[in-house]
Amino acid sequence: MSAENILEVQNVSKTYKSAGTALRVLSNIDFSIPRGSTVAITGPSGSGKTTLLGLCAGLDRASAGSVILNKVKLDQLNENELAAIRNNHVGFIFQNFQLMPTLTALENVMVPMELRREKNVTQRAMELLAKVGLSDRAQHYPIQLSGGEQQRVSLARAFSNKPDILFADEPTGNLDGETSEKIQQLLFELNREAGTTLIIVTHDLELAAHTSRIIKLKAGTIQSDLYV
Ligand SMILES: Nc1ncnc2c1ncn2[C@@H]1O[C@H](COP(=O)(O)OP(=O)(O)OP(=O)(O)O)[C@@H](O)[C@H]1O
Repeated sequence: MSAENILEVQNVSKTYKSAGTALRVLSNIDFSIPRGSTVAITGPSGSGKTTLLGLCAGLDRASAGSVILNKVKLDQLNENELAAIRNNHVGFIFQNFQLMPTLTALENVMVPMELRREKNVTQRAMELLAKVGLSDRAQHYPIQLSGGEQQRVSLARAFSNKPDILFADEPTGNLDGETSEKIQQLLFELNREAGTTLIIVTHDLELAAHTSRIIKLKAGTIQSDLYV
């Protein structure tokens, strides 16, 4: 593989089997992502976007084909090895934020750094909260924060382990227009600063237009792959 590519998806298919039936959700997907790029994955509901993101991020396994993340072929790894790759190289942002409800904003941001046994974790988490404008909400629990504020915490958490690649699944999907715009700006700002590769699943064409490449899925295949 090229040293330049942080992600290679090679002829990947995914079939879900349940109750004796098989549902083919992705068919022969093939693309490479150079390090540092920003890419949107778009397409109609049910076209396989979230499934593809899960395979690329090592959250799920392909039925056929290979995913190579940061030069490591994911298909041969066991669960612990996959978890280590995710913790060391990957950041996530989800539509429903997925913060831990029993931890404060500060503690949520500290988790990935603590898992990596890093130093000065509290100070660095506070710096990240300051960057997303939430210094004064550090001790608040997710339930005490608005949706936009929760997504700010999750942005701070996603960047806390200095990921090589960041996967965002509909990061603005649960937010109103104005909040969505602010989160979008913050996401690209933090991303520029960190030089992270960014892959965003979204229906939002305005958000997709901020990336440099748009891969459009249709019924589990790539319909178009455009550089914008
Ligand atoms: N665990 C599963 N078992 C069976 N079918 C599944 C599973 N996960 C997803 N699917 C099916 O796979 C197809 C693709 O789902 P996926 O969530 O990847 O699509 P999507 O493009 O992200 O859709 P949306 O935009 O609505 O989130 C859908 O038909 C879905 O029902």
